[in-house]
Amino acid sequence: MASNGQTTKSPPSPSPLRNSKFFQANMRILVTGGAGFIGSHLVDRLMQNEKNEVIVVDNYFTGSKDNLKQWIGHPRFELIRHDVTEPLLVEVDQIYHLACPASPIFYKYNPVKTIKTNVMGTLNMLGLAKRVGARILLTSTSEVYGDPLVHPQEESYWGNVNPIGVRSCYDEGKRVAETLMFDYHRQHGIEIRIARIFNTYGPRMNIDDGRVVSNFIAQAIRGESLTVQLPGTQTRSFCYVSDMVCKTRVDGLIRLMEGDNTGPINIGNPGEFTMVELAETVKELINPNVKIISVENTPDDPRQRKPDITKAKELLGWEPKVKLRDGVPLMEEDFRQRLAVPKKV
Ligand SMILES: O=C(O)[C@H]1O[C@H](OP(=O)(O)OP(=O)(O)OC[C@H]2O[C@@H](n3ccc(=O)[nH]c3=O)[C@H](O)[C@@H]2O)[C@H](O)[C@@H](O)[C@@H]1O
Repeated sequence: MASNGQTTKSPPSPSPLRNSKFFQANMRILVTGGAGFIGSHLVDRLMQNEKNEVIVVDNYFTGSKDNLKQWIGHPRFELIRHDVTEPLLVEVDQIYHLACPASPIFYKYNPVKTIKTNVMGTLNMLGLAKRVGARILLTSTSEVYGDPLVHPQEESYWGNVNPIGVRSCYDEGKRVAETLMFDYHRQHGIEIRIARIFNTYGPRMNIDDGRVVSNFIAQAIRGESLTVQLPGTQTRSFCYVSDMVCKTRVDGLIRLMEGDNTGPINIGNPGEFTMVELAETVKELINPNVKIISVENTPDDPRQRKPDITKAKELLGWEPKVKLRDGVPLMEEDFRQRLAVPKKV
């Protein structure tokens, strides 16, 4: 019985071979979107366990092989160019389903493709989970709360989302993905886990990703003005992606997968900042000579966002450790290396 107490079905059985002793000790794990920013950090963490075999699928729309270069050729690692909107047949025990462009400029670039990725991609992965008896974790998003009228956002809040706006392909897409997860769970007994990830930053973000932390850091390093989108008072809560410095989000995902709770569970850092405060912090830490300028915003930009992480703390024993002021310099180092702009001493 799952934690929400609603299922009457037991999960489908894995094949007899997967039930054998040898295979039970050795997990085959599929990571969709594993060449992306969060996906590749998750792969690093999963590969540290010698009992794991990791299969990554990615279509490289925003992900990159470069993020996985340390694993290519490793006997426990496999990389497949595949688009999750097409069915996939592989024998696995667990599925981490991350595949979807996550930066607003990329997910709005081809909105029909984005919603197909969320709906058909999730259906295909649930179909796979059903066929092989795998447990599946969906990385959903704080965007399911839309422009929230409740603050901070608890998992029980149903959200305030525009169903026909320019962000809908992503936020409504993820909401349908969550619905599909629960319907497969109730109807077919699939073992599901849902993480609602809040704004994340850190090494391996695309330099021109378009999201605010990567934009500000790249701008500060290049000596360009920091572009605060109006009004600048909108808030976000930023979580540092790290499996090296201390236990943060990626660890949260693994704990969720391994635990008994279906979720949804918020995974994020509750430290809340306005975009002006973020720009001032980046300016102070990276380049005090740059200007901060105001630019036009895009429609439906959420005005405030901050996770309530009580559930993550209580159910997963997880909470973030890296403060914004400590995370920004770590990300700066990675960006300076990739942009080939060393820090002046
Ligand atoms: O992490 C999340 O919870 C979600 O947040 C992001 O959406 P958003 O919060 O809008 O991310 P950004 O594009 O980084 O924008 C954050 C804020 O910074 C502002 N911004 C953005 C870019 C910029 O150059 N300047 C700037 O002020 C935006 O107007 C917005 O208010 C992405 O949509 C999702 O990947 C993700 O699921």
